[in-house]
Amino acid sequence: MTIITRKDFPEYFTFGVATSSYQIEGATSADGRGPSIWDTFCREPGRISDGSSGDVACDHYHRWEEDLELISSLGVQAYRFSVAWPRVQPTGSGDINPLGLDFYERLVDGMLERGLDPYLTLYHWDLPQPLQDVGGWANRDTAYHFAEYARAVAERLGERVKSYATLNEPWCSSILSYQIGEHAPGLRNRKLALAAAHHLLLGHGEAVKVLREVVPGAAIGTVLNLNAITPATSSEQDAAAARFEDGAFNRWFLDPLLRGEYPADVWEAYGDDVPQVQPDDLETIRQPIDFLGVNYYSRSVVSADGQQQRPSDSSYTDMGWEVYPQGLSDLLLRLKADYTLPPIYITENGAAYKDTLEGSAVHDAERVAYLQTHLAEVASAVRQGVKVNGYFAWSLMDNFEWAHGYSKRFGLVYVDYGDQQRILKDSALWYRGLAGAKVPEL
Ligand SMILES: N#[N+]C[C@@H]1[C@@H](O)[C@H](O)[C@@H](O)[C@@H]2O[C@H]12
Repeated sequence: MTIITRKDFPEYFTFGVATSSYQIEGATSADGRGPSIWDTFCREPGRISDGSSGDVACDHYHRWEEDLELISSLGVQAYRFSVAWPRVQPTGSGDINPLGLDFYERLVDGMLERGLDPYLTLYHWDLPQPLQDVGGWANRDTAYHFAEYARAVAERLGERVKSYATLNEPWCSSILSYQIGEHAPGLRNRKLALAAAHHLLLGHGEAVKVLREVVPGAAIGTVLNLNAITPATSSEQDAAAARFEDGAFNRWFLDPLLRGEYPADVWEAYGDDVPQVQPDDLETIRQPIDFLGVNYYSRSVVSADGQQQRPSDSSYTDMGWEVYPQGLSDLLLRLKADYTLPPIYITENGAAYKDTLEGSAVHDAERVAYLQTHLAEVASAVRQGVKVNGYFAWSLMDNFEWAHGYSKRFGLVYVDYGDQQRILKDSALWYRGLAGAKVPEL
């Protein structure tokens, strides 16, 4: 395994850690916060593997100062966090809740006081439930409500926030949530899912226009979960299956955002389920962005029979995902080859493993190896000319892992949910050695 050091990355490269509001904040009824679709989803029997919810999570809403000290101790330059829409606008439209904005203002100012650059995500899945009551993202109006919510956040926080990402992983907020049904609101309707995907993209475009007006000096972009997709064999059938999976998972979002068009091959395959697109929609969606956030975890090995292949010579994380670092450089080089790109940030990369507390230590060697090998691939892609400006480890700390509840630990920091103690894992110590290293004189 190649040993990487700070010298393997450009001087301007940003190292950070990432979280999201519903996964860490808790306090789901505090200070005027309204219900989100995840509060509802968690109460539906069988939806969450351990029957838990984000009601308490990591109690970050009350422990935010301790957590900012923790982040600062890791030597990182930036913190990627998300704003809970239902804290700011409890019904998703109309009245703004000043107490909700007060919390994020305290948080942002606390970051700045500690020399941390705030990287804000406006939407990381916690849609106000009243909007879902009238269709959620399948309702075009939600796109416009989202832009007004973006306005409220940007008007309060301004350019203290260095970077505004509109969405996190719209594929999850639409296909996984409205078609596959594993995430809130847990529907299983492809037509609704494709409408949701379109309105998420439209909301992104509308929000970019608002942010350009309110915070012209901030960096504005969005975050996609992208896979490296490989055919299981060299057969034409498997190659065709891989091309379609790439179209449905990657290009369905990349092409509208970066080219102002949907991929024709997949559009045709979707038949009558395709979304209603109004004449100016794609021009709105393809607003120029200052960065593209890429969340990468693993690759997909695709065969014509639709079965996900699991190469026997690979290792797998606790999520059952293949550890495939090369997929990250393959993906980045593919993006560079196929698209006119803004600078990229790896906005999420990390792994869940079964961590065990040994005294006050967690020796998570597998996670160190995962981070080390994936960061080596980022460095390789940078050497090959891909403009990657930063990397955010997922996640700062163990947290509510959506439908898996608290059964999956992704954190660099172990959370004892019994007493909310935070304990740095070996991976946090390793990451500090890299992220906190003095930038070499070039
Ligand atoms: N699962 N998993 C881990 C991780 C999830 O915890 C994040 O909230 C998402 O943005 C993305 O799916 C990745």
